[in-house]
Amino acid sequence: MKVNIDGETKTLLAVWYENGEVKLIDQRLIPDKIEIFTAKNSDDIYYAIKNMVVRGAPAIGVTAAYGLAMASKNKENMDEAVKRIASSRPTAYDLFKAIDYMKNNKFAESAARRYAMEITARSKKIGEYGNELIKSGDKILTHCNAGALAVVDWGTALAPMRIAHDSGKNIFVYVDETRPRLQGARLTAWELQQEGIEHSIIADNAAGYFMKNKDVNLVIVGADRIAANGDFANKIGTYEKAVLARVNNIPFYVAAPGSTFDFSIKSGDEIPIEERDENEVLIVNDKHLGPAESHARNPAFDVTPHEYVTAFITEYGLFKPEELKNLYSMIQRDLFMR
Ligand SMILES: CSC[C@H]1O[C@H](OP(=O)(O)O)[C@H](O)[C@@H]1O
Repeated sequence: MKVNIDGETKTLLAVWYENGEVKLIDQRLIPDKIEIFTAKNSDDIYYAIKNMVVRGAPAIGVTAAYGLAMASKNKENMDEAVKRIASSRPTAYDLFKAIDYMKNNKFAESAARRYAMEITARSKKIGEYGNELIKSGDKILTHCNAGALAVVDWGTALAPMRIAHDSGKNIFVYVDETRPRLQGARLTAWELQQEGIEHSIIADNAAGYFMKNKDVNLVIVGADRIAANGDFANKIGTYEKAVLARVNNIPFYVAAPGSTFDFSIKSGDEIPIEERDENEVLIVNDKHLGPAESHARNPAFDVTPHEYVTAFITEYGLFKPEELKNLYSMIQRDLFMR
């Protein structure tokens, strides 16, 4: 992704592998500053994923792939390295897909590079297919960050918007701020600003207002894990956006690569939902919200039933929930996905 840093345009990736170390844009600091976090072992990789230095399902997978290649090169105990990285976050399926890929390819550096390249190329395909759904003048609502920062480059939900904009379509994006970690206000708004794509940050509670006022033409979100029937987990607050879109007859699309589909589970009931530290909800700008004695609940994801999904945008094309069997056969024939 093209990034303007102190007046200089640089090309940056969310994660890369350099001189046997894993480099990550520290997403906790965006938009205030761009700093690179360097991971030198599997403990650093665990820390980076757990603490959301890097976040977003495909980016977590690529980080795990590079991290395991690095661990193997450093002659770490690989059973322990795999276990440690696999325990970092439970919901994003790409993490486990990447670990299996690296196990099947002897934790080779070349395999990690191929994994990253495949994920990046596939996210661009998602953009190309998703662009076909966007007309000039469309106003699009998105939730959380499913941009280049959540992948390596391009993104999933943001990839169609990038390609539509680059092809000259006039689009506008409503960006849900996405409490509590504000991936929308901080990361998606920053990516769109870097790309020159018009947008407005809105409170999470305002999405229904704009949908009811017929000010949203379509919704595109990312995903962290998609079950065989099309139920999917995504950032907390996605479910209510899907319900609001249905009530207001607005198309609701889910953009995700094949690596996010978990065909081993029948429905969303089987998706593990990460519950994060309550202080992510309670503390804002180092200030405790509400009474000191109050506690908080902090589920990081929710599950949206497949009935609310118009279609999935993948690197294989568009699929309605009832067509996922066709996607499954295409993925089974895809050597990269084996
Ligand atoms: C392209 S996957 C992005 C996906 O991941 C985010 O969760 P988190 O920021 O906690 O890793 C969110 O669910 C996004 O839709």
